[in-house]
Amino acid sequence: MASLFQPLYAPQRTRTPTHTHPILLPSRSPSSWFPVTNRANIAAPHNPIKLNCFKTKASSTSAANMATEKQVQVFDSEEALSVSLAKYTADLSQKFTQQKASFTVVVSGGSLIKSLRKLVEAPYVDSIDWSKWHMFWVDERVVPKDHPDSNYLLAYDGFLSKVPIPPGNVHAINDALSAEAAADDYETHIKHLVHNGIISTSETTGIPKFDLMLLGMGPDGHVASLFPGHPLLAEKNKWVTFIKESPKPPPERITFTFPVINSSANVALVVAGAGKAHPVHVALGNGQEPEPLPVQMVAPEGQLTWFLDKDAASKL
Ligand SMILES: O=C1O[C@H](COP(=O)(O)O)[C@@H](O)[C@H](O)[C@H]1O
Repeated sequence: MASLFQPLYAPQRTRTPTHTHPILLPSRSPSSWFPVTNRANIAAPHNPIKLNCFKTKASSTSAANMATEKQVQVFDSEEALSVSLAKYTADLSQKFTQQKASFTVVVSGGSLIKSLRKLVEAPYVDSIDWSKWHMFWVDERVVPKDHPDSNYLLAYDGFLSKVPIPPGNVHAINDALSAEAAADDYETHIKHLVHNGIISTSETTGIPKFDLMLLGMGPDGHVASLFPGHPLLAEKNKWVTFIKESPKPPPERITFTFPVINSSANVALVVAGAGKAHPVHVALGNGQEPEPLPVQMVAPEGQLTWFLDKDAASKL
């Protein structure tokens, strides 16, 4: 089975990790941090203040996750967001790689990959024990891996080609199968990695518990390939499923389901640009939609951290 998940391109071996222990990273605070359930406490994005975060009941449909710890950070620019996202990811990598043999990281496609650019630059890139990283995709389009719509290709070009993650630790979705078969195949592969102890599981549900999910959000409030109003939002049993009529092209995709997303130890929602201000307003402010947006259903067992630039936060 393992050969099915080999990346199309082997990442270049241009760099050997120089540190398997932490180095001192530059400290840089986001422009503002604020708790999100009390609008009176929301600071203007430009104020360089940091307020305490707190545990709050998220607006999730997940019964399991009654107390997602949620934190919202707003940055003056996408550049500042990218620096903070690199530090956040490097810190989690350090924490998990000190504790266990693997650090399981799930990425989305879209603009998230560009926002990860600082992680593959000094000083972060050299602080990370890449040999323990295992990479997964929260969703993938059913296209060949060298197709411009491929989330794998996007991640390869912007991230994987720049870091020495072992090729066997890159768990791409099989592009030789139909959408339905690829979803089953990926779920089977994940079960295998759970069995081998690479992926942890939730103590309460037994569902895979990834260490970190790095998610983007579409202007319609979709996350992964889970779109507003779609029946897949209610999927409770499958870990990986498929869609053949995605409202955003290409139409055929496979995606993790909310039970898996919401079992995560850490989820970062990374959102930049004024075009996404409305769903951010709905999720974190007083904005209204007739039905909960997919992004509002993200409520992990662990910690949820929003990384917003000031344009995405402009309606808060
Ligand atoms: O189609 C997709 O869109 C979302 C959002 O993309 P963005 O470019 O607006 O950030 C992405 O998170 C998802 O993985 C992708 O398949």
